[in-house]
Amino acid sequence: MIPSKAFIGNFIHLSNSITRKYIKSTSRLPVVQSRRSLRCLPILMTGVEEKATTKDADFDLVKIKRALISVSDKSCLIDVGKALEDLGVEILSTGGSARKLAENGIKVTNISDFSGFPEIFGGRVKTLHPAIHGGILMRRDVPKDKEEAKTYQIGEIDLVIVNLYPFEQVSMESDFSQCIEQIDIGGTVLIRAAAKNHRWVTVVSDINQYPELLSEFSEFEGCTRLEFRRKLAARAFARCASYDAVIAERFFQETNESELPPILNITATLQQELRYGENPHQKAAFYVNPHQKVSLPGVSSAEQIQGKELSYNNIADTDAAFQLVCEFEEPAVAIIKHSNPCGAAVGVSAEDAYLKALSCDSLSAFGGVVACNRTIDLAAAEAITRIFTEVLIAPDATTEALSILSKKKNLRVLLTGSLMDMRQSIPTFRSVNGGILYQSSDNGHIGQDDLQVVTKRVPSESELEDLLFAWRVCKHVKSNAIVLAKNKTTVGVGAGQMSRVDASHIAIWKAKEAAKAADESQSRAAGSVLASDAFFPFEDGLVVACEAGVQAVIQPGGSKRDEEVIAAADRYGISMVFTGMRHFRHS
Ligand SMILES: NC(=O)c1ncn([C@@H]2O[C@H](COP(=O)(O)O)[C@@H](O)[C@H]2O)c1NC=O
Repeated sequence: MIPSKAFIGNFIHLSNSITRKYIKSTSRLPVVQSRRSLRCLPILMTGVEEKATTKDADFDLVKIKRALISVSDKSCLIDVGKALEDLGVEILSTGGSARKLAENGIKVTNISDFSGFPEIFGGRVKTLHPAIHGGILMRRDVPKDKEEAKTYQIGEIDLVIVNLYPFEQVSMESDFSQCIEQIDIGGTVLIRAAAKNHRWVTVVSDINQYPELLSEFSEFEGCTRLEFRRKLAARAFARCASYDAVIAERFFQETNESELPPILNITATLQQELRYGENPHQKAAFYVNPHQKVSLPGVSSAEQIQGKELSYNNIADTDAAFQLVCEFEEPAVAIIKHSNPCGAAVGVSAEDAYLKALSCDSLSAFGGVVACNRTIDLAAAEAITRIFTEVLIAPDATTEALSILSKKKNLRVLLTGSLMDMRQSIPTFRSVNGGILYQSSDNGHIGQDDLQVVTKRVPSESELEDLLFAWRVCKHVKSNAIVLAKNKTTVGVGAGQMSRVDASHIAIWKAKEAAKAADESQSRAAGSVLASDAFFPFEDGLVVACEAGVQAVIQPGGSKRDEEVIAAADRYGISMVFTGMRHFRHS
């Protein structure tokens, strides 16, 4: 019996959203009516030299007569088992999978009965047997293979359904010795064998592929097309590669041989196809590491409560915004435009921090991305929705706040559940033509005790607080970066400039504009503190700031001309502290 559309519909209901996406895409397959009426053709035993042409091969249908099921994640197993049984497929299965199928009334042959060899060594060897792998790997059009199969009584296996031991999950929670038992050997061999022989064999390596399989059966009367098998084979090899990458990473961690992996395997799963990249003519998608996202709360794991799909630029800006606010213990808000903060502040509440952040550059904040490290309450929601905001990301929001936010249909709201630990070291990557730049994340943290006062004047307590605030914000601004701050609020940001003196000029100009917009008589640069992401190579950038009224400066120090720069600071009677740590950010 072919699974009906209604059956597949029910099945889809059981599965998750990714599954739903797949079935949507398969139902869009441009299948012509004549193809539907094709009967499953038996594979001709013609010999290798009589290969089918590519065109013919595209239409090659294989009837599934025997399937091997060996799954660690047994979700939806019964549904697939029933569907196969209804199609008259003989099912072979390993210990636990076989038990579950049999308990649910599905006829199943235990793998040991098929191979004539028991599962041994606590499951370390279950399917590693020529009767199994011969049945998968034999070439159906090579007479010698056929002869050998007859001699050794090897029966063909047309469909392999495997999902692997959950090494990725276990690796996050367990010690090394416990992880070892979770390295799936037999499963990966089954997947690879079936994928290699996809000319005849169909391989399903993820439960999310079940609906596609059933859809294929429904469309092609219990057969699969070569095109379909090849697509699943590609995914099967990708699955094994990703699985092995995680295992290798854990082994490298354990050996502690070097902090740098000799081979870089980056593994990530497609989370979202994006309409386009940074620009409309660029193709784009969002890939995530499903295991890392558990430990790294943020844009990849957040739940989107409302609003349109995130765009490529939204994702980048939302990540930048959330990472910035995670620097602070007190309520903090950052407003990001084009990856740089146009305002950031720490306040007594989410609303207070937002209003302070907004006051830095309310013009640029229009259409920005807002992040907060506190639950969004009613007051914060009311304040945020007063101007157009693209994205809001926060750990949580109250019911009253959500009701206010929901009135802004275009506002995307993301809830992360928790904050990110900015002290942890995470690998980060950037592509260059033909290569990948790898570095650990900038988790450098400077506290009051790390500061070296280098000027005659010592900063006051409140200046010190502002200096550390400005320093933490500065770490999230593109180089060359200058941040002016007052009362733990940015008052001017000079970002991404080719010279430090230009960054100073821009920050000062922004501080003047903010004062003008608020009808204040004096520039906000007066009495502010300044953070510079790297040392001042000359005194010019510092002098510009002193002339504008900056009272205290925080910078790494380490320039050949430090003495000259310190002398300038003393000349203007300001205080200056060195961090001994730089926070360049180029992308
Ligand atoms: N050792 C083997 O020959 C072997 N063959 C299949 N497996 C795995 O065993 C699991 C299923 O086991 P069970 O059906 O007993 O619950 C699957 O995740 C499958 O990938 C094996 N286990 C690990 O390598």
